[in-house]
Amino acid sequence: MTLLKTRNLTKDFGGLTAVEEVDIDVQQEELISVIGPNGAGKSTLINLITGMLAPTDGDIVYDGTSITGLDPHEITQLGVGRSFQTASIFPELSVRDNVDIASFASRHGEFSVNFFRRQERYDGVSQRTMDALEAVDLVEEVDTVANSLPYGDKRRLEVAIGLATDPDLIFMDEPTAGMSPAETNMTTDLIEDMRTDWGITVVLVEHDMDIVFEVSDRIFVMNRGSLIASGSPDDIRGNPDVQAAYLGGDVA
Ligand SMILES: Nc1ncnc2c1ncn2[C@@H]1O[C@H](COP(=O)(O)OP(=O)(O)OP(=O)(O)O)[C@@H](O)[C@H]1O
Repeated sequence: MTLLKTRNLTKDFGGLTAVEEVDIDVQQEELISVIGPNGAGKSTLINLITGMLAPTDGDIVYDGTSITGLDPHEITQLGVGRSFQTASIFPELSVRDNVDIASFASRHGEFSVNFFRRQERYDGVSQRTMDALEAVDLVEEVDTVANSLPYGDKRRLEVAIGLATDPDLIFMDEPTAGMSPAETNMTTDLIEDMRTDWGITVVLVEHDMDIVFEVSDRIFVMNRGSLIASGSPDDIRGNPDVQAAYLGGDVA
């Protein structure tokens, strides 16, 4: 079943077209990687789909319904999560509170100032928080202030925040960037578990080609705003357009 599709999706920034007439289809429980050189439009594509940016043109359909123009929190509530670099973390709050906010948002809409007083009334929020922290192995840091976590733990907290919104589809932006080899292995395993154990469809933006070729069912390749290739890791590895986009170098 097609869970997500874009048609003619386009974003202009003044004179620059960052995403140009992109058509993608993502099937339920697929693990997709989006790759491309710096400035190819990968982040802009994800920001359009998750409602952080409004498209100049085109349509985005999630689970059969157009989500074009919806606010980010409305898209989250439909089951689209994101795990993005530290922007999503509240540095002065504890690990638990950071994940509780995401758990809460998935069920009850926008975060409110009364959140911390009301949260006890909602069954399941604490449980979801602990499930998400267990998945990324951060349970022991539950009372730690987020800002004082080491870098790798912060990255794992972002993943927990993404998971806590209870997504059917999750976008992950370079989840292993800056991680140690051990943390990278753990995160790669977690990404695969999300799909196989939890049934989550995963769209990964990733520069590390070893990870991309190891985990992906299909790879979407962008260059200068356009989707220039899509296919299995084997298709992409041998694709001359892809090699040209990477300045003639081998992709793997
Ligand atoms: N808010 C913005 N205003 C103007 N131009 C932007 C904006 N965001 C992105 N761009 C431009 O759009 C193009 C695509 O950027 P984008 O960040 O989507 O690429 P990317 O593939 O994610 O790159 P990277 O791998 O370096 O993160 C770039 O030329 C970038 O400078």
